[in-house]
Amino acid sequence: MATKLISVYENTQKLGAELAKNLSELANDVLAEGGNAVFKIGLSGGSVVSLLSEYLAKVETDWSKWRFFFCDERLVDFNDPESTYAQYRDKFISNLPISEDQFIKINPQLSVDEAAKDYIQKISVYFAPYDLPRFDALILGVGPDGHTCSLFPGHKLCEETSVWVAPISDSPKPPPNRITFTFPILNNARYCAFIATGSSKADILKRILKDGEPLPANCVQPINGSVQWLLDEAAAKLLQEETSL
Ligand SMILES: O=C1O[C@H](COP(=O)(O)O)[C@@H](O)[C@H](O)[C@H]1O
Repeated sequence: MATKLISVYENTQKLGAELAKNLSELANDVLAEGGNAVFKIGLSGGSVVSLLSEYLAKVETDWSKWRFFFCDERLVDFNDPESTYAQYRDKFISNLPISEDQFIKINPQLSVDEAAKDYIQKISVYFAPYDLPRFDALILGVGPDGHTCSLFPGHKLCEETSVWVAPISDSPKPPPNRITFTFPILNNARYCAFIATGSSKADILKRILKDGEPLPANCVQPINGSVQWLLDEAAAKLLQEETSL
């Protein structure tokens, strides 16, 4: 059963500081195992990129042992501004003592089907053979329709259970061609952090967290892990019984 926590912060500075603290504690815990241990974190695109780039820069950790994966990625060239990797390269890598090699990237030259298969192979190297990957942390966003990763409401990929990473060629949000983690891998993670800031997220957060609508973001419930919703006050304004931190 997933542990679910909703945390509301006065502003994005406090939210960012808390996220950075949580991730550094988790990473340092994983890395304390020694040997070849690496901290495996899945990233999302969209609005979380800037927040992570600003606040993770303050984390004290052995950065050389972090490995960055993509919870979803748009199948476009790395020079295209729609590329999530490109956004991390330009905002995040340039701000932290890390290198491009620490990012496990898709191959945007492949077809969308091949890119998903190729990404499964690339991920597999970091986990025990045949096991469903268990990420240490996943950073997730939520769209105004309740999508997370590239799992959109009503789309057949929400029912996918046989592959960890799936292709999608009809994404309702452009660009249409993407690859995405599916629920089996999301729900096998140790810690999932949803980040939502600003009043434009208020309606969808009410539908998800107050009304309990079965939208994709609400289906992230790690079997043996935790999910934390980190919200600022503007995003949480339609929720009741929230705790301001
Ligand atoms: O297209 C995407 O959208 C979601 C939500 O993005 P946001 O800008 O509304 O926060 C994001 O989590 C996902 O990674 C991305 O591909």
